[in-house]
Amino acid sequence: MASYEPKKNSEIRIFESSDEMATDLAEYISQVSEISVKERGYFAIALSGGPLVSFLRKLCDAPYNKTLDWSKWYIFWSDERAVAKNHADSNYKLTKEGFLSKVPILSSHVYSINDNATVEDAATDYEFVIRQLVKVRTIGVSESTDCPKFDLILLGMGSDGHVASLFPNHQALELKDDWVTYITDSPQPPPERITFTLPVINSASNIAILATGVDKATAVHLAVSDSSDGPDTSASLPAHMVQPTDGKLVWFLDKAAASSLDTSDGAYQQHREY
Ligand SMILES: O=C(O)[C@H](O)[C@@H](O)[C@H](O)[C@H](O)COP(=O)(O)O
Repeated sequence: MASYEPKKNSEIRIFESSDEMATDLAEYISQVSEISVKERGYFAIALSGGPLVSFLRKLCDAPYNKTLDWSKWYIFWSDERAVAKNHADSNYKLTKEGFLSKVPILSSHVYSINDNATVEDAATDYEFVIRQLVKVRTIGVSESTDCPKFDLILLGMGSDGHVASLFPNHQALELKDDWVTYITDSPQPPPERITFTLPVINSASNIAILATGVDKATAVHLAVSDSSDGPDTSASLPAHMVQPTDGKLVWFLDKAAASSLDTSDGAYQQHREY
């Protein structure tokens, strides 16, 4: 793995293989969870759908299945598709089958999004649930933004640069006060989705964005570039708007997704290679 620190509070990790990436991701999540449990007594993690879930596979194996304090884990979703929980498109179903059914997380700690309401009501309900858990500090709170401060938010990224269900140039990107919102016009099916807003994503203690494949190379390149260098591509590239307020952002990339990054001439400060 090669690791770079392009700017303060962010790091880029580049992997030779998907196996190496899954191994490092498991170690990263394990470390973040241990720190959170030690500092707060809880580990509140928000997941997304897509290929990301399969990258959690190493957490289901030794040593993590035995060493992690699973009873302190609380699971949330940064986005969900408005389909029934047993539908093939459900992020909940994907996560349940690929991860939750394989580790001893308490089912009462799994906060899935209501699939039995309109998207609007499901978004309102989910924000309410999060507000209750912030009140009792199962989820932390950001002193700078008053938003929930998830210990970790894991995101995938589409080749268009979307993260969670925040798509390029969508008005949902502009929301400042809502924590959870809904869209009915997703450019990718299904059209109706529920999603965290940017203020919530950016208030997290830790954010990890996973991207694999050459189709992500341009979006990755633009997302990690400093916007002061050129035209502001922000709204057309939601991943570029992921900028932690007080936390840390780590990119997990395979070589193909990193192939447009100029990592050779000191553009990024490399601090570790093994
Ligand atoms: O929102 C969705 O419908 C997608 O599932 C999406 O969130 C996915 O995670 C990314 O598009 C990355 O997926 P790929 O790496 O397969 O492009």
